[in-house]
Amino acid sequence: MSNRLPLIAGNWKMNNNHLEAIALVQKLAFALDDKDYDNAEVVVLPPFTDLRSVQTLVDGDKLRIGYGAQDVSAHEKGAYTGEVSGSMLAKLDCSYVLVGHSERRELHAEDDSVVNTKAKAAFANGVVPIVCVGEGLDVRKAGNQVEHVIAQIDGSLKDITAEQAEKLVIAYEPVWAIGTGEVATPEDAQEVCSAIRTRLAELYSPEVAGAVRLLYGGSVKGDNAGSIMGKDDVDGALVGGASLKADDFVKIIRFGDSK
Ligand SMILES: O=C(CO)COP(=O)(O)O
Repeated sequence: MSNRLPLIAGNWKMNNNHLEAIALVQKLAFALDDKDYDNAEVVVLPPFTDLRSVQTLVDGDKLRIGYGAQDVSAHEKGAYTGEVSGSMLAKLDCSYVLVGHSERRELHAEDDSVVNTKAKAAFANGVVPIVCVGEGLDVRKAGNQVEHVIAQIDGSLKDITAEQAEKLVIAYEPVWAIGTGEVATPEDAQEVCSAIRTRLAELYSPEVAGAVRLLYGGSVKGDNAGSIMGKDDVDGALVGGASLKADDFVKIIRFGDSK
């Protein structure tokens, strides 16, 4: 039994305009009660264009729903067309930001060095990075998932201090499970999350490793969330498709008390 509060984060990806975002967050708030929030930290990660609307709703109705962004610039400010800086996210009271999601790593050529710079940019502005790691099908078939993920951890966390690492969230998202319905088994998730926690203890200390929340992501649904999040080293879920429907997301959130 860990004392880490489970974190259930919904990565909306490129879905929901700012009006749809307001409607979805309102539906979530209506469905959840204090017991749910006591058992799990609930966070939504909408597109950039929705953040101000979500902030206004959360602040106005004093909702116990956190929010954040799906990406952040590696730069503080300047001639970086289309990018959004960590300070801009902080100004919108974003608590978290995804860095290194596989869809960014693959589609925008973001390697561990870029992910590392983005994680530092987030921390520099008081926004907690959710560092995403995970192997492709070829690596999984070769049985090298642990080695692959640990190499991503080493590269993505370079020069991140112990004080920063304690606040960190890491999401293990096997690429072959994202959007495919091919969810990893609880044992798959535990194997890799346990290896990540062991590596964190080597890089920092057992205390720091014990503080970091490790999420699983990849086809998490209401009918598989409980078994995965019940594993010792899995502290929550990073949810894609199932976070777009309030009822589905609430089912997953309620497994947060399976710890
Ligand atoms: O990429 C994901 C969350 O970041 C997972 O997406 P799915 O839950 O749709 O597989």
